[in-house]
Amino acid sequence: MEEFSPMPCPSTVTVRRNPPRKARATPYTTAAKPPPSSNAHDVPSFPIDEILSIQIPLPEPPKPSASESLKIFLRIKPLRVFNKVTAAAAKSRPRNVWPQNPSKKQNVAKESRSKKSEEACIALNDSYSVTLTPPQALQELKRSKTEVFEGFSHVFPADCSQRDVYGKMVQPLLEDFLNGKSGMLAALGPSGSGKTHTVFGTPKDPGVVPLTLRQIFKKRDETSSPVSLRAFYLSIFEICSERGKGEKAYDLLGDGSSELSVQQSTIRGLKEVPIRNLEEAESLIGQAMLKRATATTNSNSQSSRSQCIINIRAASDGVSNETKVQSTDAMLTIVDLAGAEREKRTGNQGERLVESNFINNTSMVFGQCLRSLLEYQKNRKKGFQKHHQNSLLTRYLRDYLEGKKRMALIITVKAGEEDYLDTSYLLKQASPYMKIKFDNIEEVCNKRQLKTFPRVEKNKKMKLSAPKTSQIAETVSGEKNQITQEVNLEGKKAHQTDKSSPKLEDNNEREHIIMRNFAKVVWNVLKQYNEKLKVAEGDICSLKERLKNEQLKSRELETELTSLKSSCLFSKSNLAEPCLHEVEALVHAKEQLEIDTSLANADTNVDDDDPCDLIESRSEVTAEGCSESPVPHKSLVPGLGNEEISCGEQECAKEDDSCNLIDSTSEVTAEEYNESPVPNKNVVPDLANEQECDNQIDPTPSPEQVEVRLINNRLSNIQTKSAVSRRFPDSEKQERHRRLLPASSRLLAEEMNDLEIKDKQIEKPQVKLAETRDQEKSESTQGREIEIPAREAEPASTKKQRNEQKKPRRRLQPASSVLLTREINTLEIEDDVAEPKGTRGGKKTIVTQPRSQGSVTLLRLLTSNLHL
Ligand SMILES: Nc1ncnc2c1ncn2[C@@H]1O[C@H](COP(=O)(O)OP(=O)(O)OP(=O)(O)O)[C@@H](O)[C@H]1O
Repeated sequence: MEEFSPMPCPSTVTVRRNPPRKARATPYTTAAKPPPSSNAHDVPSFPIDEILSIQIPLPEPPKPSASESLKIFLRIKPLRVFNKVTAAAAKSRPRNVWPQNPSKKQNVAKESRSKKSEEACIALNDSYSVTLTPPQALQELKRSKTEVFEGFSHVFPADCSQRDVYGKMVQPLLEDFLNGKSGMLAALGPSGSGKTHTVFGTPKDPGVVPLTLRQIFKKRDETSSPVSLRAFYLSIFEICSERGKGEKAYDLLGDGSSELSVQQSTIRGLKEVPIRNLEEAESLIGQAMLKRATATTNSNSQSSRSQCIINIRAASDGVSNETKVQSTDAMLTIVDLAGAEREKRTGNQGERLVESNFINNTSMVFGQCLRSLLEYQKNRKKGFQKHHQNSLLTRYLRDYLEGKKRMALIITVKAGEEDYLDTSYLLKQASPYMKIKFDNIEEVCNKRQLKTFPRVEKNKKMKLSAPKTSQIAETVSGEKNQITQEVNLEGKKAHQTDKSSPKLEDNNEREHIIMRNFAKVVWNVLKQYNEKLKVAEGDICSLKERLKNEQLKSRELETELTSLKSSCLFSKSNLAEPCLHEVEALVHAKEQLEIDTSLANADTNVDDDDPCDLIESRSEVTAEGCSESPVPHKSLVPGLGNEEISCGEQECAKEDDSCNLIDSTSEVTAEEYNESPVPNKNVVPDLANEQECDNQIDPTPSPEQVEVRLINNRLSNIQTKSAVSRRFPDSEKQERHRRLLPASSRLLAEEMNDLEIKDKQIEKPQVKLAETRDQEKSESTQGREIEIPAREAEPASTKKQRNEQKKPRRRLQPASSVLLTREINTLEIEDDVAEPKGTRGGKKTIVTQPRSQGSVTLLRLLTSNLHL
């Protein structure tokens, strides 16, 4: 049983799913292992020293292989060309003459200053690379960077000689040429950079072509090799623009018409001149140079305005068979390109400008072809982009630009700071490799920022610009090197900052002022907008409040309207119930009117009769008249008038029981109602009342009767109003008036008020008398029954006042006001007409009257305003 006893369980179990991978040997693992720590949990210190001590081999600059079909050389033109004129001037200056001319002294000082300021933008690193540094101004503005161009077959420094160039560049080509291999040599560069100087040189300092010719004939003479058996031919032609429209080729060694016919890449009719010796060749070259198109520009006193091509063909001498000749021929082509030039620098105008455009275009196409070839050389998998079709020159040199034949290109550059842009452009286009140097440039910030945020942290690495096509090779050295570099650069930068601090301060100060002013302007504008916003908000609030008030008012009015409607409906269904609200509203409108008019007439009214007496007498008369009248002296609106009176009765009964006449009046009224065949008549005859009373039954009254009825109606209205007015004190009346009347009714009341005042002015005494009589008749018992209790109930002063108010009731109104009143009165009639309904006790009779067009319109307006 002991055999099956379980093993003691381990405290931790490691389960490995994947097989363990072997890590690559690192310096740490290969190096001597640290002594085993006694404590397993001790973390070994990071071997920073060891890592930093590792020497990573720097990538060597690519060197052109011998098999490459394109070799690029770079020649730097000296900053100041020492020519004869300057030398002579220097020599002629007496050294020991004193005192010197102050103006001359100043000029010398200026010259020395300009010499100092003229610093080279390009510096030679080694035989294969240069560093191009932008001038300080450009560094600040464009944040341009320092670039390193490398991969050149050779870089000729400024102090190199023509022979150096020949030896390094032309010699290998010439040897191949003499061995039967064709080759091409081209000089490319901005205007005035020394292309022509390099290609042709001067008699004292001959260039590539004379040196080559010398070498050819020298070799032929020195050796008895088969080379000596060859014949050499020289042809020179130029390609230039034809007034900017097209390209033309001209034979520079031809006689007569020198224009050549061009078919694609072949040029026909080109004269080849055999050269047997050096003198002949140099003479021909001299002739061609004289024919070549040149012009004076700001950049160059003898600027080439065409692409010049020199062909030296080597042919086996004595072999007449053309095919054989062709097979063994070799061609050495030397091209002096016209220099690309910027308009600003050359100052070209008109035809010269057209020329320079052509030159620039040709240079650009040549550069594109060159770039394609360089890229293809670097990475043949990419494929070759062809651009040669775009110009005659590149078509002609197609084999070379496609890498089928060997070519050597010499780039000539100027080293001055002002030539930086030209040089940079050209080098980016034609240099085999380019490496961008990352500069540690501190961002330009103003004084305040510098003060507020002192930058202690590590400077940022900035990539300032990079061409797409160029290869960017960032050399990565070890951590140690980087740290060292950074420390050095920081030190340098600090030095630079110290140097340029006054300038920077000025700039920063200026920027600070500009920004401050700008901020002020923005602040002011914002302030103004803020104020405007506040005002607008206030307006919005007030408008909202107004809107709320208006809504409340409209709600009140709607409520009022609803109540009116309901009361009206109620009154329609039951005529015994008055439409109180509307009646009250109308009555109050009239009441106000009457008060106003009575106050106005108080002084002028000479009628000192006791109103009470008058009322009594009127009541008597009315009682008499109405006892006979079949039509009760009803007011304003049939039905409504009754209702109002009824209302008045009720209220009076409540207010004052001591009113003696109420009962009797009520009785009379009741009797009248009962006896009247046409109750609730809105037209109450006054003058014609007697006639009516006589006739008693006349459903279609004559116009005169209608008019009289209207007047009576008006009077009865006034009376009714006055009666109602007594029920309320003045202040209360005003309030009620305001409250009860809808807006339209108020307007109407005002209008009526005006009308009445006008009527009063035109009133005549005799009409007054007649009216008084009529009124006495028309004022039915309801008038009395309301007035009398008021008189008795109120104090004497109030009575007197009221009497004064009563007096102006006796007036005649013009037809318009009468019509208006009638229309108001007939509001309910219309409803009644539209919807016949039962009358109280079946005694109410509806009498329709013909209406005029105006009245109909007015009626409609009133109806709409009253929302009835
Ligand atoms: N390396 C040099 N050493 C001395 N003088 C030079 C050198 N390069 C150029 N020069 C002088 O500079 C002037 C302009 O040179 P050159 O005419 O060769 O320029 P270029 O590039 O041909 O200009 P363009 O394209 O306008 O014809 C000439 O007077 C020439 O003698």
